[in-house]
Amino acid sequence: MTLLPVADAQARVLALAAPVPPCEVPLADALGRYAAAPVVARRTQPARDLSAMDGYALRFADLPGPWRVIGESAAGRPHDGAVGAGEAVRIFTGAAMPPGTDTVLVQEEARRDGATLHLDGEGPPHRARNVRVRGLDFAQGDVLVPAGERFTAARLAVAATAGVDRVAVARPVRVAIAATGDELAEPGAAGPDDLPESNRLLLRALLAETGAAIVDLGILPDRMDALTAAFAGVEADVLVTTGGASVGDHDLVRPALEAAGVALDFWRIALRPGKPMLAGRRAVRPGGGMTVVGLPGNPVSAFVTALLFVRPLVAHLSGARDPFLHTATALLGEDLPANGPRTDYLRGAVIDGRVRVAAIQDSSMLMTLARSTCLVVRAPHAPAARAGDSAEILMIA
Ligand SMILES: Nc1nc2c(c(=O)[nH]1)N[C@H]1C(S)=C(S)[C@@H](COP(=O)(O)OP(=O)(O)OC[C@H]3O[C@@H](n4cnc5c(N)ncnc54)[C@H](O)[C@@H]3O)O[C@H]1N2
Ligand code: MOO
Repeated sequence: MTLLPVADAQARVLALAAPVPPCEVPLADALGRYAAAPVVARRTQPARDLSAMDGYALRFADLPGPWRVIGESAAGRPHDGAVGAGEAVRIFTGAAMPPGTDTVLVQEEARRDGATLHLDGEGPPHRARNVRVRGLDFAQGDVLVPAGERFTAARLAVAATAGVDRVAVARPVRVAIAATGDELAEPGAAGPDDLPESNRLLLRALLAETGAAIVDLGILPDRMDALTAAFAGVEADVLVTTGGASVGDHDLVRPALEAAGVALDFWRIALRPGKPMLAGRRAVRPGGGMTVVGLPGNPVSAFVTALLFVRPLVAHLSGARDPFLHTATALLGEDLPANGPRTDYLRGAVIDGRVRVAAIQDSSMLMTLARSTCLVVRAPHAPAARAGDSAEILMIA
């Protein structure tokens, strides 16, 4: 059986749905979300020439002085009036350059003798030294955050500096999450033979920064009627299930989704871990509908498929221009064998600039995931690699 390549599966998942409509939010609520419209500067920054240092504002042409100090300019309290030849103004970081001045002499290279100022050092080497000229950072009308880019801490600060207090972002994407499996119980209530359920928390944590609104469907049993009823009743943009996606007698998620009206787009992909993943869509009304992603139950498989498919899908629905993670390169710290037919994501860590992978890669082992800082990506049929070769990695911590 030829399995669907990962990149094709990723493209098909995104093609299942279009971004949700935008809304306006205060800047403080936009972290991690995507600009639905470009953020445009309402002001120029800095609005006028400012000093970058504590010292004296003067004319470069007057060097090497001496000067007569005629006043002071502090941040928020500028000096009144123009400054003439041979004159200087005491100035502080962030204060407006008085008209007529063009350069700042730092106080470490100056000596005051009453109102007289002397050069005491090399002095500024060129005009405009220690001056932040008007518009150095950005100008009114500049696009500060293009549509589709994510609001990071730095971008929020830039928007605030530009006088913007509300921005357009997609409304929160509603993501319903269900774990399936008769062996599962809530962590605090698990008996000796139960397995504490962890995939819902894993998914919730991976989606936390996207601003998604989580609809928790809890733990569903391995029963057709219960699964079908739960899936048919979901109101969300995305339904994510974990477990029951494989071929065992109790793997009922796929038939239950179909019974609940979900049209499957694909099932099983060329990915390790994560082969039994599925995706589909339930159309409820024109323009509406729900995208469904069924993840394997093994916790590491759920993590990898969530990283490669679920988070990018939620980012896409939230208006992201480029929703996928990008790989970096690192040098291998050890030899790796040739890969099989599936793209392999190996848990590893970059130590002293070299990436090392965990010896056992069983997809049930959460501790190896918790210890890892990256996944080493091995293409299908990649030949054996040697220590020192470069490898593609995805940073995960
Ligand atoms: N004969 C075959 N058997 C299996 C195949 C196959 O192709 N042929 N594929 C294997 C692969 S690969 C995977 S991955 C697993 C995935 O199977 P399911 O998606 O049906 O997952 P489950 O059987 O429900 O669970 C697998 C494993 O993970 C534990 N689990 C499930 N959900 C959770 C949860 N929410 N929190 C914590 N742990 C969970 C579950 O107890 C099982 O141990 O199938 C292989 N089999
Ligand atoms: O592909 Mo399964 O997801 O290895 O363990």
